[in-house]
Amino acid sequence: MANGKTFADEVVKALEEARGPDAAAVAAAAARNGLLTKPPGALGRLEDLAIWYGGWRGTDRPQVLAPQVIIFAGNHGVVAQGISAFPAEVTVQMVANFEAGGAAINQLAKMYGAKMDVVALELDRPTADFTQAPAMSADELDAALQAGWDAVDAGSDLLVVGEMGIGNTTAAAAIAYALFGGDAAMWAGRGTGLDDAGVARKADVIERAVSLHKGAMTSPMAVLAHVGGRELAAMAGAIARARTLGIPVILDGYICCAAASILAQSVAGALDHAVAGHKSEEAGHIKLLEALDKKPLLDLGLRLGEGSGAALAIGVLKGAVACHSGMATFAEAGVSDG
Ligand SMILES: O=C(O)c1ccc[n+]([C@@H]2O[C@H](COP(=O)([O-])O)[C@@H](O)[C@H]2O)c1
Ligand SMILES: Cc1cc2nc[nH]c2cc1C
Repeated sequence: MANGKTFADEVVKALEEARGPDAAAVAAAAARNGLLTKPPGALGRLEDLAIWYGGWRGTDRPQVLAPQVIIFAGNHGVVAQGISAFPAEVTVQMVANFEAGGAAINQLAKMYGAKMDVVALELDRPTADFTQAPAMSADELDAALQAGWDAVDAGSDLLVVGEMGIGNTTAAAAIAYALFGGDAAMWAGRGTGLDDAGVARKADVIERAVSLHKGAMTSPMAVLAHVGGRELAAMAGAIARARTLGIPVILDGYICCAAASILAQSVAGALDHAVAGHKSEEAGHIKLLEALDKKPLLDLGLRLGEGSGAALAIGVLKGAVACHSGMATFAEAGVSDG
């Protein structure tokens, strides 16, 4: 770029400047919550969820009318290291399945009235094998961030980002290890179904990659470029864009949360507009959620990706918001409030 500023820099700047939720709407929603026909706190986390959502939408009686699901797909050079139970061609094959309506996420998006977009990111040009070289150049990182940024529909009122990319749990684990430390093995899980020997090989790959690039990974965005992938960068771009638009986000599994971590480690509060949809079976996910200080809404043993766990949580959010905005108050219903 002419002025030396990358799009990655601009994303971080936009996050630094982004407004928080509407404090008056939060206060009004909390006040309304206290008047509704139920014992105080009886709707548990649904109450916090509705107040949070109303704050970001700027109203004490919100509705969820236009959710958007975006699935980003990317291919990974690190598959050459034998770190997935499935071959890389499954990525492009599953993109065709998403487009034909045959994947799990198609059914869930339809079920919850969400529009679904699929963004395939240069599938015929995998990222570099990051045990040998940086996964992406600065320009490649920028292009993927921009693709995510541009994919967000400004007219939507909720965003779910999902992904498809054979090998991407290795990239997610390398990001988590580079950002949060510990040891490589604690971030290496079975992904699509590795056996114990495969998981040990994967941990070694993650260890070698992070030690190779350690000196160059001087910022979270540099971590994303060196050991990330295009669909992870695009998810980060989309989540950041949603933050600038005041669109609440439901986070999905391990890969989505690794992408989101880049933003959280770049700017404090960057994920205030996001909730964790579920806890994935991928071993490192719960540790990543703890590092992000996010409590998952669901725990269903899913390890699919595709935004599937987050899409299921659209139902929970819709339930929370329907109760909050539709219930009668004690005064309206003539119910004694103790
Ligand atoms: O979302 C998760 O937590 C999750 C956990 C395990 C696997 N996946 C999906 O499986 C693929 C990556 O697995 P792998 O073993 O190829 O790294 C990718 O397409 C993800 O959507 C997703
Ligand atoms: C079949 C298949 C579907 C997926 N959806 C997300 N990740 C996936 C990985 C595989 C292997």
